[in-house]
Amino acid sequence: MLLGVIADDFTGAGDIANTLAKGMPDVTGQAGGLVVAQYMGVPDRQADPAIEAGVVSLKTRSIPVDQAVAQSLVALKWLQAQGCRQIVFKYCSTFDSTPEGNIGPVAEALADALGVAGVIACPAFPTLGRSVHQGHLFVHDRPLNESGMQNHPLTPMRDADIRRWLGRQSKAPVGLVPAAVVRAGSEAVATALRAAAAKGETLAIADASTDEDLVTLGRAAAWAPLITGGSGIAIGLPANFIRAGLAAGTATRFEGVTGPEAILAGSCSGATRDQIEVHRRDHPALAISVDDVMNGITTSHDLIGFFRQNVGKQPLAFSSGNPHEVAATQTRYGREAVAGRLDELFADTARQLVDGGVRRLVVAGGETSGAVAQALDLGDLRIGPEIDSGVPILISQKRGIALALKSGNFGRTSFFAHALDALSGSAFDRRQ
Ligand SMILES: Nc1ncnc2c1ncn2[C@@H]1O[C@H](COP(=O)(O)OP(=O)(O)O)[C@@H](O)[C@H]1O
Ligand SMILES: O=C(O)[C@@H](O)C(=O)COP(=O)(O)O
Repeated sequence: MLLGVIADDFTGAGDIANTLAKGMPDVTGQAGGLVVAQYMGVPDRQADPAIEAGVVSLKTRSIPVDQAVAQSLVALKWLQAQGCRQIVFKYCSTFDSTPEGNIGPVAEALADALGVAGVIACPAFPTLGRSVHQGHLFVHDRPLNESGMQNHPLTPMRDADIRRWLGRQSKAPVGLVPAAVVRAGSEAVATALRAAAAKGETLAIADASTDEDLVTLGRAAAWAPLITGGSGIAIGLPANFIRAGLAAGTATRFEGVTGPEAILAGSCSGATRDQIEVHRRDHPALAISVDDVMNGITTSHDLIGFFRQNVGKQPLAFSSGNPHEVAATQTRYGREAVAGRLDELFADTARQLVDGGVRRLVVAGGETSGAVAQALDLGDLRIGPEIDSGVPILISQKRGIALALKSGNFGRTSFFAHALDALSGSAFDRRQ
């Protein structure tokens, strides 16, 4: 294995696995991507030697800092044992974190373990409108704290100055590689990162607003032991390995999976709520009352009944609420208690669905997807074609199922129906 990724949630893991598998021939001039596997947690076995990039999916974005650090270091050890020359710490393109962490503490712990400083931190994902200017993160034309992310149920983002935000989470000062340096090319970036390290800056926010900027950063960090960022930071990385003759693109085919289907949504993000509204117009949809879940009135048994009655009709069960509803529910029961009970509900439901024959499963929400995937004993996942930007088809050969794990804010408005069609799709061609 050449490249190892430690991802702080499961949808984010799929997002970067997709980027690595796809490669970016148009901007790198180098065809193809890497042969990628996504692992559910840290595997207890050696990786298949054919795998060039391994993505370890953790669920560390919203857990206590010390646990996030400890789990990330275990993942690092495993990836090093597989021979990885480069490690990417993948976090959210909207920098989802609290003032305490977990991005800063995990990134600094990985940097300490690898003995490096002047490490790139860049969440930019231009395809989906996430760009970094002078250390400030924008979502399209809005600063992060006005993008809707200020209302996130677990990690409300109330400061667009991510250099300052990361500084609150970090022991060392945080540096900046501004756009002017990035535009000057990869040598200039490498020089700036060396200067950051010399100043004692373990991490340095790098500006990026185009894929070309990300390729420049990827070139600058070609042989860096550690890089951190959103999936965009991986755009230029496959080309480094292919150019050096260490990896070669290989074609794989995805034949599609047929059989019963289900859609579960626990994301309260704007895009997911729009997708729910569109889907429920002409498909069966079950709105889960969080009060009923918290009071033991609604259980997985009710959800299973709903899905059984609606096989073949693309049924959707969702807990998602608007910011006002989320705030009211959290005030009544507590943020962690609600998230924990909903995670449990979705995980139990998914386990029974797959045991009962569901073969195509779509899940919306990073935490929700993490809970579901951990419950399913999926084995290693192979990466199929991209359904929508940042969301690949994931194939579990062990369970004979295909999944779409959708980040809250990703996907077209008709995503749910589109994803189920893609999972059952006719053959796709992909270089992997
Ligand atoms: N109606 C609701 N009220 C409060 N919290 C909710 C509600 N529905 C879902 N949640 C919780 O909100 C969180 C959404 O996070 P996540 O699944 O990561 O979605 P996203 O990808 O949009 O961030 C989860 O912890 C989920 O359990
Ligand atoms: O980087 C991104 O935006 C995604 O890969 C991601 O991590 C999204 O997280 P969720 O919105 O919690 O799914």
